Amino acid sequence: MSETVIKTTQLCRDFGSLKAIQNLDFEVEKGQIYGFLGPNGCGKTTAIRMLTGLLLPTAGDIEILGLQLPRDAEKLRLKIGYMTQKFSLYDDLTVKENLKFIAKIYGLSRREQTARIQELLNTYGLEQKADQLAGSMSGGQKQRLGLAAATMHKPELLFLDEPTSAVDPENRRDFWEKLFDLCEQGTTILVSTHYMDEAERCHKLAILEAGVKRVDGSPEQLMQNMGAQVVEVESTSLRRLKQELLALPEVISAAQLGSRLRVLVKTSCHDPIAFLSQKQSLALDALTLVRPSLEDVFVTCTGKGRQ
Ligand SMILES: Nc1ncnc2c1ncn2[C@@H]1O[C@H](COP(=O)(O)OP(=O)(O)OP(=O)(O)O)[C@@H](O)[C@H]1O
Repeated sequence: MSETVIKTTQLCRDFGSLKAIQNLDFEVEKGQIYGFLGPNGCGKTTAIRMLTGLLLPTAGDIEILGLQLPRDAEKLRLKIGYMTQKFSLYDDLTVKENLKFIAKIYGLSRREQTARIQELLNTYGLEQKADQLAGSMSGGQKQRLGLAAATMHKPELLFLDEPTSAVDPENRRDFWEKLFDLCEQGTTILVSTHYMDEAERCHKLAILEAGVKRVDGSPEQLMQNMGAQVVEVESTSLRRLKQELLALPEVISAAQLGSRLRVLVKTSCHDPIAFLSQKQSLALDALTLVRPSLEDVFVTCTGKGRQ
C-alpha cells in the first residue's frame, strides 16, 4: 500500500491582503517526485516554506511524515532536506569545507563526516573540485554541491525550489538522473519549477496560478483530461490565421511553432479537423490532430484558457 508523506488540507497563507496560497489540498506518496508547476509569483516558494516549517500558515492543516506542522516543526527538521532557489552555501569556502560545515550542523561525528563527505563527493562528481572555492564553480557544479549539502543527513523527504533555473539542459538532465537515484532509494521529493520539460518528469504535479491549484495528477492523466483537442495547422499567412482562429469561441489558444500553428479546440467541438477546415477553408491535409503536451494542459487550465 502506498504511504502518504505529505498531506495538506485547505492550506492558506496571506501576506496582508495578498492571498499567496489559497485552500491548497494535495497529497504526496512515498518515493515519488511531486512537482509544483507555475509562473513566478504563483506561490511555489510560499507553499514550500510552510511545508518545511519555516513559515506559519494563515489557515489549514499540514501533515508531513506523520507529524503535524507547525507544532512538530523541530522534530521534522532532521527528516527533511531543503535546497533553496539561490545557492545558499559559502562562496569563500571550498567544496569540502562547505560540506564539513553542513555535516557539523547535522551533528555527524568526525568519522561519519569523513565517510559521508567522501560518499557525496563521489555521488555528485565533485572529487576533483573538493578543494576549489565554491564561488568559483559553474552553475551545474554549484547545483550538485547544493544537492549534496541538502542530502547530507539522508533525509526521507527533500524539497527543491526551482533547483535547475540557472543550469543548461545537459546539467539539468544529469541532475534529474540524480533525483531518480534518490527516489529509488526511497526518498520522496517535492520540486518546484516553471519548466514544462522538468514538470513532465515528475510522477505527479500540481499546476499553480495566483496561489490556487488549478489541476493535479500525473502528466499523462492531465493530458488525457485536458478538455481540449490539439490540432496542428500548416498554412501560409500564419499571423493572420492565428488572429482569425482566436476570434472563434471554440478555440482556446493558437501558438505558432515555426511554420505551423498549434491550435487548442474545446472538446465540445466534436470534429475539430472538419470544424477548422470549414471555418477557414483549409485543406484537410493541412490539419493534423496531435497528442497534447503538458504546455497545452498549462494553457487550458490557466489564464484565459481556463473554462
Ligand atoms: N514575505 C512576504 N511578504 C509579502 N509578500 C510576499 C512574501 N513572500 C512572498 N510574497 C508574495 O507572495 C506571492 C507568492 O510568492 P512566491 O515567492 O511564493 O512565488 P513563487 O511561485 O515561488 O515565485 P518565484 O519563482 O518568483 O519565487 C508573490 O506575490 C510574492 O510577492
